[in-house]
Amino acid sequence: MAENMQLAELVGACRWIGARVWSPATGGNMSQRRGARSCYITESGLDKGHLDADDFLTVDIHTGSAQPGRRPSAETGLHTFLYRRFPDVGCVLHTHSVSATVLSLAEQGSALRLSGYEMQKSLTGQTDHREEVTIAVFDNSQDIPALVQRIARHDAITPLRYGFLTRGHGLTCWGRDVREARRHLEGLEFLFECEWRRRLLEAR
Ligand SMILES: CSCCC(=O)C(=O)COP(=O)(O)O
Ligand SMILES: [Zn+2]
Repeated sequence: MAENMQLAELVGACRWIGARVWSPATGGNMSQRRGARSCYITESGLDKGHLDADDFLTVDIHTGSAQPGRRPSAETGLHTFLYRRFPDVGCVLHTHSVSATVLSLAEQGSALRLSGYEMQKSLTGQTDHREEVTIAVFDNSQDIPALVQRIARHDAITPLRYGFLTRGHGLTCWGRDVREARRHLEGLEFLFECEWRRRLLEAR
């Protein structure tokens, strides 16, 4: 299959993310698994809401190497970690929404605990609003290899599920394919928005 055709779903997801203002300016990065060893990922520094298939490059998920002359996302290491860690993950979406940014700063603990929302069921495997969905929150860092190490250490004790937040930065979430990653992103964004509004009301 031509690369452009394989990427059409991911390009569509990037435009949908851009239209919702979840990746303002040049924020965010998006990727899709490409076979056992590599993934497609967005080139660094572009407006992710206005991409076409040529704006993605191929990166080896084990070595991080990309095509010469191209600059993969500065946060490629987070994507490649997830593809190595979860063999069934087929798509990773990283966004900078207002809700994810504000809530990750307001939450001073190491996890956001969501409970009581029917929309928790937008996340694969969640069947009851009374259960708790836990989204890990990591302090932000410009040192991506160090951030990946911290995330990997946390995951070894408390396995990650659906996504994680980086404080004051944004959400990284995933799914088996683009469709599931989109559903998780939309579900989590809805939950984040409800949660910060609830906290705001309760603080009054
Ligand atoms: C204003 S965007 C700051 C960098 C960032 O957090 C991001 O998601 C985009 O980085 P990339 O290298 O993937 O363009
Ligand atoms: Zn980012």
